[in-house]
Amino acid sequence: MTDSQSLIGADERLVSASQKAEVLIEALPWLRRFHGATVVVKYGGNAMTDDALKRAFAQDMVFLRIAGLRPVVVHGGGPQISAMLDRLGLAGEFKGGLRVTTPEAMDVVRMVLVGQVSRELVGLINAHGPYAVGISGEDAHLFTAERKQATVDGEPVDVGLVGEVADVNPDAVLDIVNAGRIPVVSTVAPDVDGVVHNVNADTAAGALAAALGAEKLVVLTDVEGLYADWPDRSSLVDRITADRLERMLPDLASGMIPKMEACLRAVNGGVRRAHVIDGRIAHSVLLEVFTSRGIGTMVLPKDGGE
Ligand SMILES: Nc1ncnc2c1ncn2[C@@H]1O[C@H](COP(=O)(O)OP(=O)(O)O)[C@@H](O)[C@H]1O
Ligand SMILES: CC(=O)N[C@@H](CCC(=O)OP(=O)(O)O)C(=O)O
Repeated sequence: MTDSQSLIGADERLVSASQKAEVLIEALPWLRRFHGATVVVKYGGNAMTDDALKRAFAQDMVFLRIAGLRPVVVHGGGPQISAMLDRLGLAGEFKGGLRVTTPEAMDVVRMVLVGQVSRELVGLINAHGPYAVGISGEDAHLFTAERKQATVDGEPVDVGLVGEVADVNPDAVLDIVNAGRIPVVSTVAPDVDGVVHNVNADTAAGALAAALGAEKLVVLTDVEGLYADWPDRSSLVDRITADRLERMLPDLASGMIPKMEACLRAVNGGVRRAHVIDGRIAHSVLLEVFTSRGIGTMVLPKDGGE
């Protein structure tokens, strides 16, 4: 190696070191601002397909916790439920974005969400230390469901054991958070008679974020965020107020409807910011929380919040 080559190498190392330092310093105001803040993170089944991404997600939850935030994970698992229904020869069907849930399908939904997806996420987080505790909407009255109908072409349609969140008792989640641990919530929920219902995970995350008075709701999915003119990729919305989003809601296509309704429920219920971000990017949660530009779509309260 010549002297000039080793000098160039040294220059590059210096530039790279100072870029790394800049990234850390950019995080400083956000670390300060969000210290002690509760952040509800909804991890959608479509963003869970890759093992490396799942491990990165688990690292992010531990990062938030060690950085002094209070992360609460609400997981989905739609594709995983569909795969298991197929394996069992039970045909699945969606109406108005909701899974038609027969009593047999409900057994599978519960088995996959509580027994498979939750266990896997809990295990990935706990590879870093004794942090994650799995909990379902059935535990300690966390969620009480009310039967929900789908809307197809403006008409109500019966979709079986599908629930809306009628009530949230967040005490058990708070017990886990206050013990310094990370709750991992599965969204099956009993109605007042104890009949278990299938609750869309976006819906449950929005309701829980509001009940906890969370600082943020972050919804991970498999697109960059909300597109005003889906599927035109140049129409990504970077921020939107609740009143504008309410006006947009009737024109949205099915996957985005529960997500945007969840964001609205959260910000209308006192959550300061709700975000839909791209779960296909490794460490997307850290990029959202700890960088100045953030990523994806940010939903603000009607008045724009402070
Ligand atoms: N306006 C829109 N902006 C972004 N995505 C949209 C929009 N309308 C419909 N979608 C669809 O919503 C999907 C995300 O919802 P969904 O498939 O339920 O994901 P998840 O499993 O993460 O909950 C996207 O992949 C996209 O196909
Ligand atoms: C009623 C209803 O549709 N429930 C969803 C629950 C899982 C979920 O919401 O998972 P994602 O977040 O991965 O979509 C379902 O059965 O697929």
